[in-house]
Amino acid sequence: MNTAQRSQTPQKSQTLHIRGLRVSLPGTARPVLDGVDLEVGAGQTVALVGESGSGKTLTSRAALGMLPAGATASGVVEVDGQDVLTMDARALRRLRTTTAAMIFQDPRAGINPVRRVGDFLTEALRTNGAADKRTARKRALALLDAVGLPERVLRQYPHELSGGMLQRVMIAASLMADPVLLLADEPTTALDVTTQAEIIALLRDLQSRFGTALLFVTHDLELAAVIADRVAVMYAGRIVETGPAEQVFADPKHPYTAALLAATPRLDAPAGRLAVIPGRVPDLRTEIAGCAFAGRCAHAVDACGQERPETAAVPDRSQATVACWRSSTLTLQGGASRG
Ligand SMILES: Nc1ncnc2c1ncn2[C@@H]1O[C@H](COP(=O)(O)OP(=O)(O)OP(=O)(O)O)[C@@H](O)[C@H]1O
Repeated sequence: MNTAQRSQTPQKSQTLHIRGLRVSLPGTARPVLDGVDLEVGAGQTVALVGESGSGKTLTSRAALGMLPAGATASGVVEVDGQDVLTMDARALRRLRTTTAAMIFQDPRAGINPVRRVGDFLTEALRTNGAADKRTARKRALALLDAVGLPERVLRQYPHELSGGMLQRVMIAASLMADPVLLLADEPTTALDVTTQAEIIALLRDLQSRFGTALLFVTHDLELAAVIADRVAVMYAGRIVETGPAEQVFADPKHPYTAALLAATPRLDAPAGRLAVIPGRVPDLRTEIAGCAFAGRCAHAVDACGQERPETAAVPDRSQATVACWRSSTLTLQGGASRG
């Protein structure tokens, strides 16, 4: 681990810097990502939250240059100062094996079932030429230990491990090359609640020990509140609110954030009182003139449906933004006990 080395390096830029990212897919009336701005600072954890279909996965995959076939992209995507959208195949491979790594929802989908865990863990370092067999094995052992797994796992096959153990293996694998950025896309959704909590605690611990920046994609606001320093709320392909997680959850500035908080099931809520946000995320086959949330927003006025709100700084809040015409005049309900 070279955290010390890293901290001596001047921070020229954010670890992940996305500015004005537009991604269009064939057969859609509007871009699926419609001007995304997102920053993840060195060593920071940012939760990217929003309903299904808002574009969270596409945004995190864009950070590794992994866009769907036929997609066209414009804007800026930089990881550790490297321009991802203009990278050739070789540079992209390097980016994905050394600078950044992704942890997926289903660990079984990302691992070859007929290879031993040890080979899986050491493979990338060895084929990269970044380490010889012995060094790679030593690193694999150290990381297995860091994720709380015993040495024997190196000799085991994926089917011999539980889902939680396998997700620990995937987390160890993601750290093998000492990346500056981890992208975790709903990494605990496939796990039971207890294992979920363990994996979240592990990610928090590793993230602070290794100093890796983390973009944590989730639709679960409770999880976001537990893990994140900062939060970015996404709706219909755009970031509508950002800020320190605690402040955003306690005092949301965008009606969509407030609606998400109100719709989040709570342990102390009476059974059956599970709210949902009325309406749906607008279909990609429709164009949107003004604010994409206007049709579902309890606070919308005529102007909201006509002109798209600019992203503006939230007064008196550190590095916080909101894209809502009405935010300065609204008092919204937060989730005070969260975070
Ligand atoms: N390969 C693809 N081809 C066509 N449409 C796609 C493709 N990938 C994503 N989309 C569409 O892009 C939109 C955003 O998808 P994305 O998976 O990024 O959303 P999400 O916020 O991560 O949702 P979820 O939580 O369900 O994963 C959705 O409407 C989805 O149907």
